Amino acid sequence: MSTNRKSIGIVGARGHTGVELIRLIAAHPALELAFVSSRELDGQRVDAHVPEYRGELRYSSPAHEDLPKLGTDVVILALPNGKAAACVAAFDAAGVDPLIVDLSADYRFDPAWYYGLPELTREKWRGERRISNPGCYATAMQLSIAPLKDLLAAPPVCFGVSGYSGAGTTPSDKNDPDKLRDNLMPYALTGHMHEKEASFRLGVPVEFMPHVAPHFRGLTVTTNLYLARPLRREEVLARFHAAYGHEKLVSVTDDAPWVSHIAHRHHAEIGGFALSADGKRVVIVATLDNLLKGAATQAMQNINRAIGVDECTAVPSP
Ligand SMILES: NC(=O)C1=CN([C@@H]2O[C@H](COP(=O)(O)OP(=O)(O)OC[C@H]3O[C@@H](n4cnc5c(N)ncnc54)[C@H](OP(=O)(O)O)[C@@H]3O)[C@@H](O)[C@H]2O)C=CC1
Ligand SMILES: CC(=O)N[C@@H](CCC(=O)OP(=O)(O)O)C(=O)O
Repeated sequence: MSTNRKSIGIVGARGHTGVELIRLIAAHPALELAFVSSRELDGQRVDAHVPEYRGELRYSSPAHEDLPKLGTDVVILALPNGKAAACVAAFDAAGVDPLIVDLSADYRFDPAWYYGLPELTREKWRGERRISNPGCYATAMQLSIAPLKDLLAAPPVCFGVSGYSGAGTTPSDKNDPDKLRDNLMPYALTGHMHEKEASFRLGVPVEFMPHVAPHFRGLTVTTNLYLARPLRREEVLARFHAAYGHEKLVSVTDDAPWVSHIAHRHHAEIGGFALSADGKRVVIVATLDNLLKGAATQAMQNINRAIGVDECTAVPSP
């Protein structure tokens, strides 16, 4: 392994987000993939599953307590919710302190972990070596609401529709193509984790109603916001351009974005900005690829920042 690159490992690399992370790391000039764990693919060549990876690495299945012995500079946890703590505890017990980025919801409310939604929180990073990556819908909701947060007259109401890759690979109704065919499946209509996450992180209550649809990847969040005073459309747009005009991975569009255009792309799109006649209600539409800006790309932004390279290193341009 060349010494000028940081070594990186992925725990839970068989999953949808793990595959995207392998692709991003394979093209990264400052990172070298050192291990990828999967119990199911243990022993198989990585390039047989992710052709973008060129190298000899094979999946492995280390026990949690053996992860610190692998000695990587960076560890990404891409496990289902509730599984990260055992890995984190293994590093703590061994006194080994790599940069850890957790994709699950497990540390999103933990003040000891930096919450990495770069466009909204990058100024708050204080060199933490533990980074909690935001949820996919929670990213879209926060990006949609933050520029108008000071003007809210009521909790924003967010209608979300995700492709079924959002439900991971463990079989369930929400990732069963037969049950999803010609269907739109509502779930967790109050109290979804991302409702709590967006409310907690924005500091205002947010109401969220998720649905899963028959497409594979990409999500839409349509947000209804009641405003405390009337705004003109140009004023709303000016706020979004001021917030995101300089951002490579957030595009502000005039029209409402379509989810079919965002699959496989690394940025979020925010548009629509439909105002009611009295100017006190605005509807905003955000799309992003749940596996990219909603997960792997956002993790890469966070890792890049933490290892001291440009935040968009190895992230293809929108
Ligand atoms: N999918 C999405 O759109 C998004 C997902 N996330 C979060 O990212 C994380 C990963 O998601 P995703 O890639 O979709 O998940 P998947 O279900 O697709 O993959 C999970 C991975 O974890 C491994 N795994 C499963 N159960 C266990 C276990 N009990 N112990 C150890 N390893 C296990 C699986 O491999 P194996 O069984 O072979 O070991 C697999 O590699 C989740 O926490 C999810 O909530 C965040 C944002 C968006
Ligand atoms: C369609 C679907 O099921 N989507 C997932 C969100 C995926 C995600 O961001 O997950 P975490 O917050 O768990 O990391 C869900 O609603 O739970």
